[in-house]
Order: sequence, then structure tokens, then C-alpha cells
Amino acid sequence: MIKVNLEYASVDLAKEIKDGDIQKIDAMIRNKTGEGADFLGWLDWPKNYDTKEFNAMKKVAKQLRAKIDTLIVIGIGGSYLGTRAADEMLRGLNHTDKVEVIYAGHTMSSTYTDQLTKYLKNKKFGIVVVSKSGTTTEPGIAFRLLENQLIQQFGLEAAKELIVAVTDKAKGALKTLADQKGYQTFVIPDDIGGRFSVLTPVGIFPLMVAGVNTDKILDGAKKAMKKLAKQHDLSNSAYQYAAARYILNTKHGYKMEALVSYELQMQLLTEWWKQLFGESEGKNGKSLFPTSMIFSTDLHSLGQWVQEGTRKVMFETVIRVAKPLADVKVPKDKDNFDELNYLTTKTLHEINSIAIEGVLDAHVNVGKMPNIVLEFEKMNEEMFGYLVYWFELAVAMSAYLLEVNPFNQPGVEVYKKNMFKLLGKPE
Ligand SMILES: O=P(O)(O)OC[C@H]1O[C@H](O)[C@H](O)[C@@H](O)[C@@H]1O
Repeated sequence: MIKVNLEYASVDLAKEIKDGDIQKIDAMIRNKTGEGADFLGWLDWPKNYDTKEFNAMKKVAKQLRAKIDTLIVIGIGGSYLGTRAADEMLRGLNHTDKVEVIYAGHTMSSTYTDQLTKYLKNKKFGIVVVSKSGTTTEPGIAFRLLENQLIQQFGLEAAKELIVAVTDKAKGALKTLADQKGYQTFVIPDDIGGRFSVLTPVGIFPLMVAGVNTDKILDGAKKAMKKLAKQHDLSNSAYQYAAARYILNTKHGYKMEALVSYELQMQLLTEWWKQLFGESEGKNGKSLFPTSMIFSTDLHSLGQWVQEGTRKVMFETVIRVAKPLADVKVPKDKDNFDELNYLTTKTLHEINSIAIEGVLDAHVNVGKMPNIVLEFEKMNEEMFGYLVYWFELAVAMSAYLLEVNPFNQPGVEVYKKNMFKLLGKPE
């Protein structure tokens, strides 16, 4: 379902990396002998997840969905980006669905929070609050505010049916609070870190409430798991991608990778990818800075920089989708004042695909910017599950190639400590 095309990348895997090194790291991942191996629960998750819990989630999600018109998903980082990535990629602007999903707790903006609380005054809303640690400040504040509002609007008893928490099985303030107040909880497994957790209740439960077919997402992930588990060397496409970006970074001197999609509805997917790669690899003074662009949108802003700005700093990784969720025809117009009739023999997706060809040529051959092309078969639920698993395996390989632990994020604590000190948080 994903092919890595290195035709435009100026990388020769056979010459620039030893297949033996890839095989060694693959064995380290599979045998769980590398640094951070306690957090490899995602590796077998598509076959190991608890179907009983998933059936219970389906039931609760159905009940909640029947009661609300708006779902507030509270969470930050790995506790929200994957859900929103799937929601936007799969549902997008599909307002025919009965539940609108709004995200909170990923910001401390007072303006956003105030606007949200006002917007919810006339809504029948429910809350899914997600936090692995159960102690993160942003979702904590958002939950305190919105829980209060929900209780005021619908009463204490109703709150027990309108609020669900996804958190650690035993520890953290959120778990204590949910148990004390009688809110339903679902579990984030101990051995799966936040940014690897979208296929656990973290992403799956809110997506169920949103009406997304999560069985298909998990089918896609299982497909990826099965296929990639058989390929221990550079025949594995996730490893090809990891190796190519590693070579561009460490041997050709590139410092940044921009993930580019021509699908507007993959914008949040690129945000999810940024956390996955940024937190997994940005350690010990190493790794590429992960950034992203949406084309053709950003060709009209950053396109100039990409074409002619500083060279040898950034390369692009382009997602090319073969089959979109839907396609549109450009209509014929008898007057043709806008002079677009020449496009009416093509669909919008065909035009978008031709744009990719033109841009690749401009950026690679004229602009001398390497491009890795990721060929995605389609853009549906199955594909979402597949690509999540695929990128997770790729980042594990990629971080181990850099000799960093893919599964911790010690640097994130530095700002938090400062902030808590300044805020006078009790020890
Ligand atoms: O799920 P939580 O414990 O609330 O954490 C949410 C996020 O915040 C932290 O600061 C971490 O750096 C992220 O990896 C994590 O995804």
C-alpha cells in the first residue's frame, strides 16, 4: 500500500548503507533488545489488542453518539494529533455526519477557550478526555473548565454518561478523578508511548464516537504489520524510507525534511508525523528537523523558497495518493471567459497528479532539492491504519540508525520544569 520511490532523491541505498546494519536494527526491534524496548507494545498491537475492550468501547461510543451533537476531544501531543489526523483525513468536511468533533486541551489560548465555551452553550456535547500521564497541564485545565460547563448545562448524573476518560490503567490524576466521579475509563497500555498510541483507545474511541469505521483502520494496521514483519532488510519499504532520510541527513548534510501532501485533508497527518519524528529523533544534537507543507497551497507561499532559497538544508518527502476518497470533474462552460475549458477532459485529481509531476521536475531538476516520493495506494480508513503502523516502524529504524532512543522525550520536560517553577506549582 506504500511504495518508496527514490528516483528523485539522489540516494543510492545499495551503495550508501549496509543492508547488514538494517538487519541488525530490525533484529533489535523484533527481539526488543534496543534502548527503550519497554515501549514496543505498538509493534504487535494490531493483533494483540483486547477485542473485549474494543467491543465495550463500541457500545459506549454508540450510546454517547446517540446523546450528543458535538464531541469535545481533550488532549495534547500524542493524545490528540493522531485522532485529529484520522478525523480530518477520513471525515474532513463531511458535515452530513451527526457528530461534530472539536478539539480542546491542545492550547492554553484564552481566546480559543473562551470562544469554545461560548459555542458550546447551545450544544448537546460530550467529552472524551485523553491523557496517558493524566497530569498534563493543558488538557487538565481544559477538562476542568468544560467538565464544569457540562455539569452546569446537563447536571451531575448526565455527566456520568457524557464524559469518558482514556488514560493509564492505574496512575495519574485523571484516573483518580474519573474513578471518584464515576466516569467510564479506557486504558492506554503501559508499553505504548503517547505518539505511538493512535491505534489504541486514545484514537480509536473518539473516532468511534465520530462515526469512523475503526475496524477498517485496524485491518489496515494489521496488513502493514503482517507485511513488514516478513521483511527484515532493505526490501522493507518503511526501512527504505528510514535509510534514505538517514543518508540524506548524515551523509549528504541535509538538516530538514518537509513532508509534503497534495491533499489538504492530510494537513493534520503531517502534524502527527512531526511529533512522531521530532520527539523520537531530536536528541543528542542529532536528527532532521521535521516540517511540512501542503501543496499546491504552499507553492503559492513557500514555493519560492523551496525553488530558490538556501540549498542543501531541506529535502522533501512527497506523499502521492493514487486513489483519492472522491474525485471531481471540471465542468464545461459555454462562454469560457475563465479560459479553463481545456481542463474539462480531466478530473481534479488528474490535474493534481499532473501538478505533482511538474513540481517534482521543478524542485528536483531545476531547484536541486532531493525528493523522496511515498506512493500511497489510496486515502481511506484502511490506508490510515496502514500508514500509521508504517511510519511507526520507520521512525524506530530511523532513530536507531542515529543511535538514539526512539521512545523517550526527556527534552520536553525542560520547559515544563521552568513553567511550573514560575507558576509556583506545589512540589
Ligand atoms: O498524554 P499526555 O500524558 O497528556 O501527554 C501528552 C503529550 O505531552 C508530553 O509533553 C509529551 O512530550 C508528549 O509525548 C505527549 O504526547
